[in-house]
Amino acid sequence: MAVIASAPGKVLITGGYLILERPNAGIVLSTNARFYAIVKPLYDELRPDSWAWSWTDLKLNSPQMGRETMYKMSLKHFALQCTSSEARNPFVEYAVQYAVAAAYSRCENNKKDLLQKLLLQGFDITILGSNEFYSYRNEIEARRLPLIPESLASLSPFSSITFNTGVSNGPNSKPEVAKTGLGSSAAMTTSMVAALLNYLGVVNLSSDNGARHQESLNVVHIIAQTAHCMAQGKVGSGFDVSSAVYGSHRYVRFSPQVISSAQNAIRAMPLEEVVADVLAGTWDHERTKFRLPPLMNLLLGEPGTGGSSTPSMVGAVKNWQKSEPEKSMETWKLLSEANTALESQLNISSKLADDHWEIYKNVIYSCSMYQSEKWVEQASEAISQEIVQALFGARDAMLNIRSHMKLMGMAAGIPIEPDTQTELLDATMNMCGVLLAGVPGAGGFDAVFAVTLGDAGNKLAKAWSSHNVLALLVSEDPRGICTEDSDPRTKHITSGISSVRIV
Ligand SMILES: Nc1ncnc2c1ncn2[C@@H]1O[C@H](COP(=O)(O)OP(=O)(O)OP(=O)(O)O)[C@@H](O)[C@H]1O
Ligand SMILES: C[C@@](O)(CCOP(=O)(O)O)CC(=O)O
Repeated sequence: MAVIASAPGKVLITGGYLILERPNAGIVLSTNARFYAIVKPLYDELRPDSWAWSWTDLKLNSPQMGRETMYKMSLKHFALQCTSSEARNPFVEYAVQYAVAAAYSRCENNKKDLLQKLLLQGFDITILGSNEFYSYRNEIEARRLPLIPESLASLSPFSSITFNTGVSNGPNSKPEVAKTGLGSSAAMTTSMVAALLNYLGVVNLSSDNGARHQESLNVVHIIAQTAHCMAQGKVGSGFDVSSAVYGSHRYVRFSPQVISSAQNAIRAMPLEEVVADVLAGTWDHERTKFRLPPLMNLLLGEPGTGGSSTPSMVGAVKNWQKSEPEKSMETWKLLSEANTALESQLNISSKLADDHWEIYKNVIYSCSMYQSEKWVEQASEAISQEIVQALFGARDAMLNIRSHMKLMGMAAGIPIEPDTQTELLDATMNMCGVLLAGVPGAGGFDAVFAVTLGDAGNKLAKAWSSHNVLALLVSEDPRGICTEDSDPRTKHITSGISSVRIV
């Protein structure tokens, strides 16, 4: 029986860099872009001599990369040996090793034979990422299609991925694949771990029991987070894995030492024990409920192609912190205040929507038709004035965030908000019904984001097109991990076309 799990991509709207240090928080929105992992047995029947095997087979299909990779996996220490000539995929490899080790470490004695049988049947794994994770500007331009979301919708689902040419190291380097910045590696690792743990009976993601479901999510989170850090060779803040598991929220990072047994003892300690250790560790990350206020929509626009490589940008900011401790501390303090201000203004808007829905709805729709300078005129009495005030509060906070992020980039010698993005974001924030706009996460040349009011997203997509910016088919979707009933490729072909809706 195949198990199919999916996990969403993310947009970090506040907290880039700061979120790397506790107790700074970041707001992460999960999106409709999803990564799918399909896990099934490679062999239906066990061969008669299989009881004596100490290894199993694993086939990894990544159709979008045109790769089919064969591995042998030791059932003693879970080492993977690649037996085909395809490029290796560390995210997938760590996800498999950690998930299988977790299955061993959690398996009750009376179920060990069943687990062994499942493992000996081998794994046939397929991974698929929604088109939204990847940049298709080159294809759209080559096909002479207009730079509008409808052109993206005309691509077949799970299209082939473009590889960046001239990939190098350094702060301005490009990543391996042309990406939009939605966190494909975190969503991929999380969907793989979720599907594998469910397949191996470690978790039950379909459970109706709330507490059991939550416990399953927590186990997936710990294994996916550890595997992702090991594959990346660094311990990031983890907001991307956290949102892939739990959906949109306000996030404060885990203390990095919780995965130290995985980092230090990988050779000395059996993987089963490493996994048991991280599962039993004190995971002190914080998750607080957060969603965009009603009638506010997330929109992403791709101004160029290829994206930026986050790890090298993080390295440059860390070097700057070391070389200019006082100045960097001051910038971080101002940034942290601005991040908190944006969060609280958005929470005030949500509360006003809850308490005064009719007035809120009218004000938001009225403002959606005008540039911000005309918003004050849309508010005649006290509550509507409060609503407009919260909108301005959010805008001002975003302008502060942008200016400090830009200065931080200049000081660290990296393009966090490069001038081309500044021009685009200023123009975007001056358009009708645009609440705010910024560079998500680490910034750079990934897609930019905007939050629009009411139906203003449609107009913004058209305006972006005339600025040579491609609006993506991405919106906020607060859901985290899900199990799926069927292979996403068999879903009706028109589902892509119906998703042209922007807001
Ligand atoms: N469809 C896929 N099949 C196989 N591997 C993939 C697929 N999509 C992404 N990957 C792997 O994930 C890597 C991308 O990870 P990376 O951390 O650079 O980007 P990202 O997670 O999208 O980053 P960001 O958070 O900045 O968006 C690729 O280099 C590739 O190894
Ligand atoms: C710079 C950083 O804070 C955010 C990176 O975000 P993104 O991958 O660019 O969305 C790094 C991290 O949180 O791990």
